[in-house]
Amino acid sequence: MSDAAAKSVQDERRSRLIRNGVLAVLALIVVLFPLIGDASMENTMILALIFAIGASGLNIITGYTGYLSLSQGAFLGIGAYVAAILGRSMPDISPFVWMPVAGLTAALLAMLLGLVTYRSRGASFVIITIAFLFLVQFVATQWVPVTNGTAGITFPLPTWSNAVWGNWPFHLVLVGLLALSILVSWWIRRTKFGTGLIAIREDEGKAGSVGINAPIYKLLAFGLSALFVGMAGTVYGYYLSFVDPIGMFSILNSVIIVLAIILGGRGTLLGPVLGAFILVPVDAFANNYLGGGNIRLLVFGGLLVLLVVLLPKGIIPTVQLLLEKRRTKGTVGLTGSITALADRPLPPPREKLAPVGDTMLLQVTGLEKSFGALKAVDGCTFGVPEGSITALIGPNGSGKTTVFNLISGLMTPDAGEIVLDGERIEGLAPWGRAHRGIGRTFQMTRLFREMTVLENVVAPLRDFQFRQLGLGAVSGSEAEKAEEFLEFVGMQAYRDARAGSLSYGQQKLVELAQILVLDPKLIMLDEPAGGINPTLIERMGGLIRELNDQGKTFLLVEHNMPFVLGLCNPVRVLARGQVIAEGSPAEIQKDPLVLDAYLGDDYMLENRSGDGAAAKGEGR
Ligand SMILES: Nc1ncnc2c1ncn2[C@@H]1O[C@H](COP(=O)(O)OP(=O)(O)OP(=O)(O)O)[C@@H](O)[C@H]1O
Repeated sequence: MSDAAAKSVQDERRSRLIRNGVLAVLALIVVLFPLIGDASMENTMILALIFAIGASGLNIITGYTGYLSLSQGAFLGIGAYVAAILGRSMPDISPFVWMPVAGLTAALLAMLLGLVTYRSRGASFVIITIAFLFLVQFVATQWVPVTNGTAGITFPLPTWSNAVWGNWPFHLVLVGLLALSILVSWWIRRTKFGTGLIAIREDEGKAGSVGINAPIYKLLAFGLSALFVGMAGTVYGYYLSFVDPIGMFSILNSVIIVLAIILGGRGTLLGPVLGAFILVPVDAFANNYLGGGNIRLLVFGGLLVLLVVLLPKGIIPTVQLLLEKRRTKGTVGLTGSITALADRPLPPPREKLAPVGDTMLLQVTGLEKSFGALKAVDGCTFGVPEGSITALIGPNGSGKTTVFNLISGLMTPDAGEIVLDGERIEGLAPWGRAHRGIGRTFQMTRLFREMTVLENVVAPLRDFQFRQLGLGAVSGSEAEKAEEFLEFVGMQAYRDARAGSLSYGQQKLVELAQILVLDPKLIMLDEPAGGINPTLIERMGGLIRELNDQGKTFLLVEHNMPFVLGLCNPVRVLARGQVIAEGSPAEIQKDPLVLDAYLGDDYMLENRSGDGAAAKGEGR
């Protein structure tokens, strides 16, 4: 190890030690806080713990999964109500006993909300979560026989001596819940479950296409995000000794929790907790010294605006970035490094293209897709022979990408059949098709930008099993394969780089490695040579040839004619959503229909070397 590298490892170890030391001291202060003996500060600490549990839970669905929810306050209230209702009929039992029931009820209702909002995202999702909060408040107000309506329910008095124990039991139970909640978040982030959630946040469509079963992931995330806040709700109600619909389902509770996440740092482990520990004292201050009521709304509204403008990433990510900059003094990164592909010899060009077999790995029949009045795909029928590199070419707007989307499941066909290896797949979800052997790349690369290159390549899943959720994110045979495929595409040196920091060409290579992890039967590449330099185009062709020699079947959409004609056989030509010609490159180049519909002037320009038989006008 060089001196510089050894120093960097030492620096990193030292800063980790300092960070852990600071965290241990802060944790100790929180645990022993009631020793301070100030009732008002103790009260603020208890509320801070409750909101920190809420924020840490919400971080799973908002920070990791990317769904901004304003219903977290509802689950706090639901937890309080469950304990209050059960406690009313069994007053001799300590309300603490109801915590697991409250947590599970909140988790189940959160999953129900997840089910209802399955297809919504962005603003519509936020609105539904607000509606859910008001709906729960409405039920609590109207369902009088159970909830006692607006009159609320009183909790039994604590069973311990207040003079001796004070608020210690509340405090310690909440500290335990917060510790559990942080532990679960930490565990999630290290598992395939966590990687799947982040993939959904980054690009849900893409996540499906690499085999991630988004609905199940999201349902579990919804459930887990409400579990601990539901339990904390019981403590909240017991601590306040009273629940009513107005106080328990105030939207301000949800707003504080969301703000805590934004302030501390979305998707970080401790950011939401830090945010809650800052905001709750601010709220207490606004309440005690600024007159409370609407002033609180002003304070939080103003804070939100300031945060978005000044600290869009939140405190922890901003501090991390500053520390990283200071530590590395801008010397980190691989900018300008070439991919290791440059050192590898190119496989020899093929003297003649491989002959086409009779067995079709993929058969598309009568595929149709309309967008309003536009029929983008209109009775498209073609096959991809097993072991071939088949090209799908056609003028801009002829429907190639739409056909790709229909085959990979990102769009549902209006009519038609798609058969992969003897099985009809047009009714399957994208992840189902990925599990059956379809791997695709996108015209504009769609890597998970906030993940590292390695995390991107291990994210794909070849099947779905519940036990796989708990496995380490970068572990098992996928991790080994990922390293192997990164080596194959020459991107091993970039394994720890953030995918969003790569050049476009590099992203294309990583996207290829990513789908190879699926061990697909059919590899579909949308413009693999588009937008990259000529050397990389040659290398990309080499990689495709190498994989094809190993038995992989390809379907390519590509505009670069020399690339297509030198690599692919057969070629299918699409125009106005229909296949108008099929055959070997030599046949296609002579087909008058094709020359008329597509090749024309472009082909003349791209085929300057003159080795093709086609020329504009030939066959007309
Ligand atoms: N989501 C969509 N909504 C509405 N129209 C769409 C949508 N996707 C594609 N289209 C339209 O369908 C037609 C076919 O588009 P598609 O992207 O499949 O063509 P393409 O052959 O891949 O084009 P290019 O070579 O330029 O990528 C175009 O007219 C396009 O505008």
